[in-house]
Amino acid sequence: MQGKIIIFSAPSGAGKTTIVKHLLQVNPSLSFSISACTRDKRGRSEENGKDYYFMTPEEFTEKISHDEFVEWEEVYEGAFYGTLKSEIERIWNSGKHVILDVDVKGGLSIKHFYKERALAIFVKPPSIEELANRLTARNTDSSSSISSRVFKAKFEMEFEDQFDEVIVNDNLEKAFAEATKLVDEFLRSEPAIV
Ligand SMILES: Nc1ncnc2c1ncn2[C@@H]1O[C@H](COP(=O)(O)OP(=O)(O)OP(=O)(O)O)[C@@H](O)[C@H]1O
Ligand SMILES: Nc1nc2c(ncn2[C@@H]2O[C@H](COP(=O)(O)O)[C@@H](O)[C@H]2O)c(=O)[nH]1
Repeated sequence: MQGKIIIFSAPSGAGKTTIVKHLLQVNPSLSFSISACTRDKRGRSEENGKDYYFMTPEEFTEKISHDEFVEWEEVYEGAFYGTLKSEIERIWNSGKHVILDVDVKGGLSIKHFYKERALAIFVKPPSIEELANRLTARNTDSSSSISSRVFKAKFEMEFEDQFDEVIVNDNLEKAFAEATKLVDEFLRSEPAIV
């Protein structure tokens, strides 16, 4: 089997993590690509090697210099996130397809890198107001972090046309159904010649 890669990108708070977690539950052929990042762990709710590979900025920079990332971005000021080539290979070598959620620029970079082997899905919030409400209700970020995520979202919404597919996440059950259908169809399609 040739492994494929499913990319979910969206402004923060649009619901990509929620959709990806659902897909991982219903489709055992998928495995989540754990990103590297330099932000602090969120208390006891996050684990190194499960949610992220948490790194110092020095460790992250060293990996950049050794060309170990498919892509990396300074997603928020001072917080670097990146997709490791070794992580993608680890999953493909285990016989599974990769699924990941990354920011909008990162998602387009991964699509560009893996081309036909990748499906890039943009998750669109019903509105910027609803996005801000969801981030506030999630209660994981400070008000200044929420403000910068909402500010960035307005810019990121301009990139939806560059993705293979767009899912409007106004209703979670509908979004789950659309995502499941798109992913199943893509995984069933002829393997790309690379
Ligand atoms: N359709 C929906 N209606 C209402 N709430 C939703 C919906 N989809 C997701 N949520 C909620 O909105 C919040 C943000 O969702 P989620 O964490 O999945 O977003 P995200 O795009 O992954 O954000 P980030 O990029 O910051 O990780 C969560 O609390 C989630 O439960
Ligand atoms: N470009 C990349 N973006 C990534 C990667 N891993 C996660 N992310 C995105 O960062 C933000 C913030 O996440 P949070 O856990 O601090 O809330 C979110 O939009 C993620 O999708 C990556 O490897 N590359």
